Amino acid sequence: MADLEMIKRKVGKEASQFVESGMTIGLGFGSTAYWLIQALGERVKNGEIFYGVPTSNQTAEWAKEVGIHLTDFAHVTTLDVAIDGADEVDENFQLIKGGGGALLREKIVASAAKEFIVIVDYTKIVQKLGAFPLPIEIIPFGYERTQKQIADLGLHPALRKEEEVYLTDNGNYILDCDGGVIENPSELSHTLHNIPGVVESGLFIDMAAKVIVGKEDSIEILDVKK
Ligand SMILES: O=C[C@H](O)[C@H](O)[C@H](O)COP(=O)(O)O
Repeated sequence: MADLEMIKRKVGKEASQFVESGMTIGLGFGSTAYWLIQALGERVKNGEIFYGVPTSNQTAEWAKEVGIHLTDFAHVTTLDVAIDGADEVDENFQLIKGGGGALLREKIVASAAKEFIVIVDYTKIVQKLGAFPLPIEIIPFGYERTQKQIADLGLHPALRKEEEVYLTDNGNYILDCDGGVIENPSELSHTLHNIPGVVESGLFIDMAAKVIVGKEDSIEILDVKK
Protein backbone atom coordinates (compact mmCIF):
# COMPACT_ATOMS: atom_id res chain seq x y z
CA MET A 1 0.00 0.00 0.00
CA ALA A 2 1.39 3.45 -0.89
CA ASP A 3 2.60 5.54 2.06
CA LEU A 4 -0.16 8.14 1.90
CA GLU A 5 -2.82 5.46 1.72
CA MET A 6 -1.27 3.82 4.81
CA ILE A 7 -1.42 7.16 6.65
CA LYS A 8 -5.10 7.61 5.68
CA ARG A 9 -5.81 4.14 6.97
CA LYS A 10 -4.17 4.93 10.33
CA VAL A 11 -6.08 8.21 10.61
CA GLY A 12 -9.38 6.47 9.88
CA LYS A 13 -8.65 3.92 12.58
CA GLU A 14 -7.57 6.61 15.05
CA ALA A 15 -10.84 8.46 14.49
CA SER A 16 -12.84 5.32 15.18
CA GLN A 17 -11.75 5.49 18.85
CA PHE A 18 -14.14 8.45 19.23
CA VAL A 19 -17.07 6.25 18.26
CA GLU A 20 -18.81 4.00 20.78
CA SER A 21 -21.06 1.07 20.04
CA GLY A 22 -24.68 2.22 19.69
CA MET A 23 -23.77 5.68 18.41
CA THR A 24 -25.30 7.37 15.39
CA ILE A 25 -22.49 8.64 13.19
CA GLY A 26 -22.31 11.02 10.25
CA LEU A 27 -20.21 9.09 7.76
CA GLY A 28 -18.11 11.20 5.43
CA PHE A 29 -17.00 10.56 1.89
CA GLY A 30 -13.57 10.24 0.31
CA SER A 31 -10.49 8.09 0.48
CA THR A 32 -9.83 8.88 4.17
CA ALA A 33 -13.42 8.43 5.36
CA TYR A 34 -13.33 5.07 3.56
CA TRP A 35 -10.79 3.84 6.13
CA LEU A 36 -12.90 5.02 9.05
CA ILE A 37 -15.75 2.91 7.70
CA GLN A 38 -13.43 -0.09 7.33
CA ALA A 39 -12.25 0.35 10.96
CA LEU A 40 -15.85 0.46 12.18
CA GLY A 41 -16.57 -2.60 10.05
CA GLU A 42 -13.89 -4.54 11.95
CA ARG A 43 -15.73 -3.70 15.19
CA VAL A 44 -19.07 -4.77 13.70
CA LYS A 45 -17.50 -8.22 13.28
CA ASN A 46 -16.94 -8.22 17.06
CA GLY A 47 -20.58 -7.52 17.78
CA GLU A 48 -20.64 -3.73 18.04
CA ILE A 49 -23.53 -1.86 16.44
CA PHE A 50 -23.30 1.47 14.64
CA TYR A 51 -25.93 3.60 12.96
CA GLY A 52 -24.71 5.77 10.10
CA VAL A 53 -26.06 8.71 8.16
CA PRO A 54 -24.08 8.60 4.90
CA THR A 55 -22.98 11.76 3.09
CA SER A 56 -22.99 10.18 -0.37
CA ASN A 57 -24.44 7.24 -2.24
CA GLN A 58 -20.96 5.72 -2.35
CA THR A 59 -20.60 6.10 1.42
CA ALA A 60 -23.92 4.31 1.85
CA GLU A 61 -22.58 1.40 -0.23
CA TRP A 62 -19.35 1.19 1.79
CA ALA A 63 -21.27 1.30 5.09
CA LYS A 64 -23.71 -1.40 4.01
CA GLU A 65 -20.86 -3.64 2.89
CA VAL A 66 -19.33 -3.64 6.38
CA GLY A 67 -22.59 -4.01 8.29
CA ILE A 68 -23.18 -0.46 9.57
CA HIS A 69 -26.92 0.19 9.89
CA LEU A 70 -28.00 3.07 7.71
CA THR A 71 -30.37 5.67 9.07
CA ASP A 72 -31.48 9.15 8.01
CA PHE A 73 -32.95 12.42 9.21
CA ALA A 74 -36.46 10.96 9.20
CA HIS A 75 -35.30 8.96 12.23
CA VAL A 76 -32.65 11.14 13.90
CA THR A 77 -32.15 14.87 14.06
CA THR A 78 -28.91 14.97 16.06
CA LEU A 79 -25.91 12.75 15.43
CA ASP A 80 -23.47 11.74 18.16
CA VAL A 81 -20.52 12.50 15.95
CA ALA A 82 -19.68 13.13 12.29
CA ILE A 83 -16.30 12.16 10.87
CA ASP A 84 -15.12 13.23 7.44
CA GLY A 85 -12.07 14.08 5.36
CA ALA A 86 -11.14 17.48 3.93
CA ASP A 87 -9.26 18.86 0.96
CA GLU A 88 -7.57 21.65 2.93
CA VAL A 89 -7.39 22.68 6.60
CA ASP A 90 -6.02 26.12 7.38
CA GLU A 91 -4.29 27.48 10.49
CA ASN A 92 -7.67 28.50 11.96
CA PHE A 93 -9.18 25.06 11.23
CA GLN A 94 -11.36 26.37 8.42
CA LEU A 95 -11.82 23.81 5.67
CA ILE A 96 -12.26 23.33 1.96
CA LYS A 97 -14.30 20.23 1.20
CA GLY A 98 -16.09 18.86 -1.83
CA GLY A 99 -13.28 17.46 -3.95
CA GLY A 100 -15.43 14.36 -4.25
CA GLY A 101 -18.58 16.41 -4.87
CA ALA A 102 -20.35 15.52 -1.63
CA LEU A 103 -20.06 18.91 0.09
CA LEU A 104 -23.76 19.67 0.50
CA ARG A 105 -24.71 16.46 2.28
CA GLU A 106 -21.43 16.61 4.17
CA LYS A 107 -22.25 20.05 5.51
CA ILE A 108 -25.80 19.10 6.49
CA VAL A 109 -24.50 16.00 8.27
CA ALA A 110 -21.58 17.77 9.99
CA SER A 111 -23.86 20.54 11.23
CA ALA A 112 -26.23 17.95 12.73
CA ALA A 113 -23.49 16.35 14.82
CA LYS A 114 -22.60 17.09 18.44
CA GLU A 115 -18.98 16.87 17.37
CA PHE A 116 -17.46 17.12 13.88
CA ILE A 117 -14.11 15.37 13.56
CA VAL A 118 -11.95 16.00 10.50
CA ILE A 119 -9.50 13.34 9.34
CA VAL A 120 -6.65 14.27 7.02
CA ASP A 121 -3.12 13.39 6.07
CA TYR A 122 -0.44 16.05 6.51
CA THR A 123 -0.59 17.14 2.84
CA LYS A 124 -3.95 18.80 3.52
CA ILE A 125 -2.62 21.23 6.14
CA VAL A 126 -2.09 24.75 4.76
CA GLN A 127 -1.55 28.18 6.22
CA LYS A 128 -4.27 29.75 4.07
CA LEU A 129 -6.97 28.06 1.99
CA GLY A 130 -7.06 28.32 -1.78
CA ALA A 131 -4.43 26.15 -3.45
CA PHE A 132 -7.15 23.51 -3.77
CA PRO A 133 -9.89 24.84 -6.10
CA LEU A 134 -12.98 25.64 -4.04
CA PRO A 135 -15.98 23.50 -5.06
CA ILE A 136 -19.36 25.26 -5.13
CA GLU A 137 -22.59 23.32 -5.69
CA ILE A 138 -25.04 25.21 -7.90
CA ILE A 139 -28.50 24.63 -9.37
CA PRO A 140 -28.40 23.67 -13.09
CA PHE A 141 -31.13 26.21 -13.95
CA GLY A 142 -29.45 29.44 -14.99
CA TYR A 143 -26.03 28.11 -14.14
CA GLU A 144 -24.37 30.31 -16.76
CA ARG A 145 -25.49 33.40 -14.87
CA THR A 146 -24.55 31.94 -11.50
CA GLN A 147 -21.14 31.10 -12.92
CA LYS A 148 -20.75 34.66 -14.23
CA GLN A 149 -21.58 36.13 -10.82
CA ILE A 150 -18.95 33.92 -9.23
CA ALA A 151 -16.45 34.79 -11.97
CA ASP A 152 -17.07 38.48 -11.20
CA LEU A 153 -15.69 37.78 -7.71
CA GLY A 154 -12.40 36.75 -9.36
CA LEU A 155 -12.85 33.10 -8.51
CA HIS A 156 -12.32 31.59 -12.00
CA PRO A 157 -15.14 29.02 -11.76
CA ALA A 158 -14.92 25.98 -14.04
CA LEU A 159 -17.88 23.66 -14.51
CA ARG A 160 -16.87 20.20 -13.26
CA LYS A 161 -17.00 17.67 -16.10
CA GLU A 162 -16.25 14.02 -16.43
CA GLU A 163 -17.35 12.65 -19.79
CA GLU A 164 -20.52 14.67 -19.31
CA VAL A 165 -21.20 17.53 -16.93
CA TYR A 166 -20.67 16.17 -13.40
CA LEU A 167 -23.88 15.80 -11.39
CA THR A 168 -23.88 15.63 -7.59
CA ASP A 169 -25.98 13.08 -5.71
CA ASN A 170 -28.52 15.93 -5.46
CA GLY A 171 -28.65 16.42 -9.25
CA ASN A 172 -26.75 19.71 -9.13
CA TYR A 173 -23.59 21.03 -10.82
CA ILE A 174 -20.23 21.82 -9.26
CA LEU A 175 -18.06 24.82 -10.08
CA ASP A 176 -14.41 24.37 -9.14
CA CYS A 177 -13.04 27.80 -8.36
CA ASP A 178 -9.34 28.43 -8.77
CA GLY A 179 -9.17 31.93 -7.35
CA GLY A 180 -5.92 31.63 -5.43
CA VAL A 181 -5.44 32.35 -1.73
CA ILE A 182 -8.67 32.94 0.20
CA GLU A 183 -7.82 35.74 2.61
CA ASN A 184 -11.16 35.76 4.42
CA PRO A 185 -12.96 32.40 4.14
CA SER A 186 -15.85 33.45 6.37
CA GLU A 187 -16.60 36.56 4.33
CA LEU A 188 -16.35 34.63 1.07
CA SER A 189 -18.73 32.00 2.42
CA HIS A 190 -21.32 34.70 3.18
CA THR A 191 -20.84 36.35 -0.19
CA LEU A 192 -21.39 33.07 -2.02
CA HIS A 193 -24.53 32.28 -0.03
CA ASN A 194 -26.03 35.54 -1.26
CA ILE A 195 -25.81 34.51 -4.92
CA PRO A 196 -29.08 32.99 -6.18
CA GLY A 197 -28.39 29.55 -7.64
CA VAL A 198 -25.60 28.74 -5.19
CA VAL A 199 -26.72 25.82 -3.08
CA GLU A 200 -23.63 25.51 -0.90
CA SER A 201 -19.90 26.12 -0.98
CA GLY A 202 -17.12 23.82 0.13
CA LEU A 203 -16.04 26.33 2.80
CA PHE A 204 -16.68 24.78 6.21
CA ILE A 205 -16.38 27.68 8.62
CA ASP A 206 -16.00 27.14 12.38
CA MET A 207 -17.37 23.62 12.08
CA ALA A 208 -14.44 21.36 13.04
CA ALA A 209 -14.19 20.37 16.70
CA LYS A 210 -11.15 18.13 16.23
CA VAL A 211 -8.69 17.61 13.43
CA ILE A 212 -6.79 14.33 13.30
CA VAL A 213 -3.67 14.69 11.17
CA GLY A 214 -1.75 11.70 9.94
CA LYS A 215 1.97 12.26 9.45
CA GLU A 216 4.80 10.03 8.18
CA ASP A 217 5.41 8.45 11.59
CA SER A 218 2.83 9.88 13.99
CA ILE A 219 -0.72 11.05 14.38
CA GLU A 220 -1.62 14.42 15.87
CA ILE A 221 -5.02 15.15 17.38
CA LEU A 222 -5.80 18.86 17.42
CA ASP A 223 -8.68 20.07 19.58
CA VAL A 224 -10.18 23.22 18.17
CA LYS A 225 -10.71 25.90 20.83
CA LYS A 226 -14.13 27.50 20.44
O1 LIG B 1 -16.61 15.61 -1.45
C1 LIG B 1 -15.67 15.07 -0.91
C2 LIG B 1 -15.24 15.31 0.45
O2 LIG B 1 -15.33 16.64 0.86
C3 LIG B 1 -13.96 14.65 0.92
O3 LIG B 1 -14.04 14.58 2.29
C4 LIG B 1 -12.72 15.41 0.56
O4 LIG B 1 -12.68 15.60 -0.84
C5 LIG B 1 -11.46 14.68 1.04
O5 LIG B 1 -11.35 13.46 0.41
P1 LIG B 1 -10.08 12.55 0.56
O6 LIG B 1 -10.08 12.02 1.95
O7 LIG B 1 -10.27 11.48 -0.49
O8 LIG B 1 -8.88 13.40 0.25
